[in-house]
Amino acid sequence: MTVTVEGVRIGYRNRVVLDGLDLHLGTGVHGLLGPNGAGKTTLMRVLATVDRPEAGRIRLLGRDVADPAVLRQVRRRIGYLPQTFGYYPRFTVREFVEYFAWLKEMPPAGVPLAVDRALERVGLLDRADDRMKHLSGGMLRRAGIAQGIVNDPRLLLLDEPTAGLDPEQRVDFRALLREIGVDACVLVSTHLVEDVASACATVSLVDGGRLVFTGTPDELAALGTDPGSGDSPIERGYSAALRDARGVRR
Ligand SMILES: Nc1ncnc2c1ncn2[C@@H]1O[C@H](COP(=O)(O)OP(=O)(O)OP(=O)(O)O)[C@@H](O)[C@H]1O
Repeated sequence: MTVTVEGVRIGYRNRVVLDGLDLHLGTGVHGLLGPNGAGKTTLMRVLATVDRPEAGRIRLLGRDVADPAVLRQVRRRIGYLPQTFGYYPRFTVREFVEYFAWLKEMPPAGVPLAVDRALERVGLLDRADDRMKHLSGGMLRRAGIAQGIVNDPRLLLLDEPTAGLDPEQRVDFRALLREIGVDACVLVSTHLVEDVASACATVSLVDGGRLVFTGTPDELAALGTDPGSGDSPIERGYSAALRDARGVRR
């Protein structure tokens, strides 16, 4: 397993945000769905090792990241696109991606090629010398994806990566995800169920800081028997899974 999360708990002040969450992910593309405030971004941050849980166990790439020496090694093999990310506005796109290659401690000799390849994969190579502040919202997001993949990560965490992409770019992006997911573990948080339906092998649904469904997109869609609860099978399945989970919790 690339990701093993057991009983992870995290809270802010007196609010519990992840409530004893378990998650197991192997190679492939996995979708992470859930309503606003469900805890998706918090889970991503925990997996990216930027937030530390108060309780529970996390193994990434088969290793326990509680050990600082392991943590440093594992971080080199993680790619992470946060929901909102900062950048130096005067950096060129190439400098932005290079900077992350440096943070990931990539061997310097391989960096120029890796940066160009990452930019090419997100369709930004022709904008490599533009300054970050001159990019459109969708281009910025693609630059963010490029920094996430520059180190050829074993674990790629993408928090709402398709926000701001136009339909054509979304299609290209899903193809890229499928390509990366052949030999890496990719977790994609999204509100767009069509991203999940077309690009993800499995889908995990979080509600109230707990995992309430995990299975294939088809299995999620099969739960949706009420025609009034969504416009597509997977939307109906999503609503049904939430309803069932909330009914059980009451
Ligand atoms: N730094 C913080 N301080 C206090 N509360 C926080 C903090 N970060 C998140 N929360 C709270 O934790 C809960 C889960 O937030 P999180 O961002 O993980 O949800 P999400 O599922 O990603 O939501 P969305 O779909 O809206 O992005 C929310 O109630 C949020 O207000």
